[in-house]
Amino acid sequence: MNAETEFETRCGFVALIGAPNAGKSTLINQLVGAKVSIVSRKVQTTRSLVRGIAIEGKAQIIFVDTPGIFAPKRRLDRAMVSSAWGGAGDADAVALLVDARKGVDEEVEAILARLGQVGAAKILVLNKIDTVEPPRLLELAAKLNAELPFAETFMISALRGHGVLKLKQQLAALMPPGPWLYPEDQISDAPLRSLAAEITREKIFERLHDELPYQSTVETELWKDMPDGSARVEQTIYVMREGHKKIVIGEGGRTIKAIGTAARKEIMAAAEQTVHLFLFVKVRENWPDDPERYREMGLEFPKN
Ligand SMILES: Nc1nc2c(ncn2[C@@H]2O[C@H](COP(=O)(O)OP(=O)(O)OP(=O)(O)O)[C@@H](O)[C@H]2O)c(=O)[nH]1
Repeated sequence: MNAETEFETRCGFVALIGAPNAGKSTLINQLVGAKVSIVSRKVQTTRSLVRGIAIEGKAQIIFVDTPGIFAPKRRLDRAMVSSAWGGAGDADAVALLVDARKGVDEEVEAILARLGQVGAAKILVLNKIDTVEPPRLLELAAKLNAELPFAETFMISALRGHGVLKLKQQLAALMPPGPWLYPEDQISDAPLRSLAAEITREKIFERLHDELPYQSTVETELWKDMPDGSARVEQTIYVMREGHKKIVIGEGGRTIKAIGTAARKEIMAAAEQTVHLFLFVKVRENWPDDPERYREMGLEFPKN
């Protein structure tokens, strides 16, 4: 009996690779049909590997949402990049997402060079087709395929959902036969704690777009289920400077209150229980170079 007949189901991993802002989080949310990965206009928001799990027919597709791959400078950035490539190497398929409006730039070139060495099936996905004319799309597809032969090319709008189902069906067909690794109703294996931290981080970004650099992080320090069915959740927002702390707190605590209210609503919806959220702001100047933080984020501490 061969593997094809032994299992009726399929199950595998798809690594989503792309430059920052290519639309990876948006696509994963579309594919999974639920909010599992934060989406932001700010570059480089994805800090940890968040998996979304999609079901298509008899296939379970586990998406690895890789941190944006870009030229790393600081240690934290390098850790993110090596973690992303590690994910690609283990996957059954790699989907390269390219912002069609931006086209091929240095970042995409760098990704192509490394992608050539990855053994998994490679799929090209041109995203944001709602923003460009068809001739440019065809030109871009030809150019990229000339640089690296892709098994298939898709053209989608992750934002509008165009072409997403076809992509999902094709990815499902690429998954190896095997039993499902997750129960059917599970959409993400990101623990609730880290999902809650991502939600709060998103709320900070929404409010403090330009005032706060992305060097801030949120940690869920406590998630305690109470006897009445509610949860007490304590989170610390770490910033790098005293001045940033003032910005996050805002005048008379107004900003942090707004962040907390918005985050609490969304965390409650994700947890399906009443949540009492307590936010703290702390200055931790050197957090991007602290190995402990890497492990918490599921990243490897870079050796060099
Ligand atoms: N017009 C248009 N915008 C899109 C599309 N897909 C994503 N976007 C926008 O592109 C921006 C970046 O999307 P994200 O999903 O956060 O990108 P990402 O690749 O996950 O970004 P990082 O986490 O920084 O690596 C957001 O403003 C999205 O709304 C699309 O199909 N069309």
